[in-house]
Amino acid sequence: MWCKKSFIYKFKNFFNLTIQKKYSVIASVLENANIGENAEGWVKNLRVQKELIFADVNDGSCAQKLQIIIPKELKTDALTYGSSVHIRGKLSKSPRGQLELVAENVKVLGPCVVLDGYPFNPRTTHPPEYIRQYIHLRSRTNFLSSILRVRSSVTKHIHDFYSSKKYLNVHTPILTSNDCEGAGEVFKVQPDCEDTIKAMMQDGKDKDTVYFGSKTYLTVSGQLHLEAICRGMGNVYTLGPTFRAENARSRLHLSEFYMLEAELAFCYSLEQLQNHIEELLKYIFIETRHTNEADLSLIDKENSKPPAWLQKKFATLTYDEAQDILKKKKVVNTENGLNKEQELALVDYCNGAPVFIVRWPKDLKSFYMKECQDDNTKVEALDLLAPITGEIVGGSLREDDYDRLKSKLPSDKLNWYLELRKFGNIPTGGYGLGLERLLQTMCGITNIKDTLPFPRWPHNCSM
Ligand SMILES: NC(=O)C[C@H](N)C(=O)O
Repeated sequence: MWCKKSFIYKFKNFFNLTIQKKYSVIASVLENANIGENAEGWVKNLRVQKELIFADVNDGSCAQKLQIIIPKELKTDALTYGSSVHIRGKLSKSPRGQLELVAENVKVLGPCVVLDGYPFNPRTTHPPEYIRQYIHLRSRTNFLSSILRVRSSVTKHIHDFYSSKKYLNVHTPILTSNDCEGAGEVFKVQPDCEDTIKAMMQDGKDKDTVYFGSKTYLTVSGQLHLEAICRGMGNVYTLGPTFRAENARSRLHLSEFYMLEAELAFCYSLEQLQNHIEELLKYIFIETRHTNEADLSLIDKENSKPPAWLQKKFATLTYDEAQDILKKKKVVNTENGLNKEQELALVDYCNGAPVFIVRWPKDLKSFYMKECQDDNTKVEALDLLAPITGEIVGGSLREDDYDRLKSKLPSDKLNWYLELRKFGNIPTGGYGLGLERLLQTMCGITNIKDTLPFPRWPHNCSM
């Protein structure tokens, strides 16, 4: 008996073993490993017995490890936990039906001298805050590698979702002269090259504007650019880095994060926008459970079951209703809007399920949001609140009345944005979804700094 070619192909990339022969193996075993005679990867665990050594090797492509049986005579001192290895051997089935590789040759490619300061060991479950101290070595841990695999899959599912709906994927600029949200939390960009500055200063510019002719920032949102494309080509989305110069070091803030933003053409109601966001979120959750089940459980055992809310429709509360609920629950706030405690209290009120908060007071939201027709103190805005993070999505219908938008425009520099309403304008609505917060909610990750390989936050950008 031997495996069908298509079957081998399907699992080829699960584990980086070279396929040289066809073996009779059980399907459930093959699901987590490829077949072959050569294994390359890192030793995740080593158990030395009288005659044999058992090494669990992982190559980073999946959560599962391949057990390697090493006859004692092949052991070298360099073969330790954490070392990288190339092993040649014969695949066989263990008495428990698991695929394992019986080594014939063991080559240690990169020794790992544990006593020389290697911070991880296989007998300890290191807490995330400990692992975070070793940003450059974090990908050696099961915890972070599972998260990075989930992140990679989520990105793929996002693109699949929009692609199936024929949305155009565009790259909005990172350098921009607008502060879309108007909150002033921007990073300024200037050249740091004496020759360029000297040459360009002769034009009589100041340092801030010498290069582009106007103050330039790292983008806080691609929305305004997306709106420009949407008004010429229909549905669009972008997934890219965004930057916020907030002095925030909380478990929910980063100076650089990835935001998924979409703009829906011919969007006439907030409900239309809400249905689309709900469909997107459920799609990503369900697909990721299929592709990364083992990773999700490894990150947090609680993830072994899908969240009950995946089967239900998300609740919707108006901002005023939400305030009434919070008053009754005595979760009050001295500032305007909702603080984190209140957001999470509202999720709790909805039995731990995501909930839309709609129809926000105009003065709490940005200039581009459409006024509610029946109440000009409110705008057609939504926040989606989710477990663990609170706000995960922010969106709105866009103001499409030229004069009203003109009266609210924060700066002449946005005249181009106003002009979009002049030529073949259409009603649109859009949203931004924080990728890292989505991962927090999906995986049960308390600290946002554990959702990406190289987090940036105040005083932390040293590599
Ligand atoms: N595209 C969006 O609607 C996101 C919004 N500009 C924000 O940054 O929250």
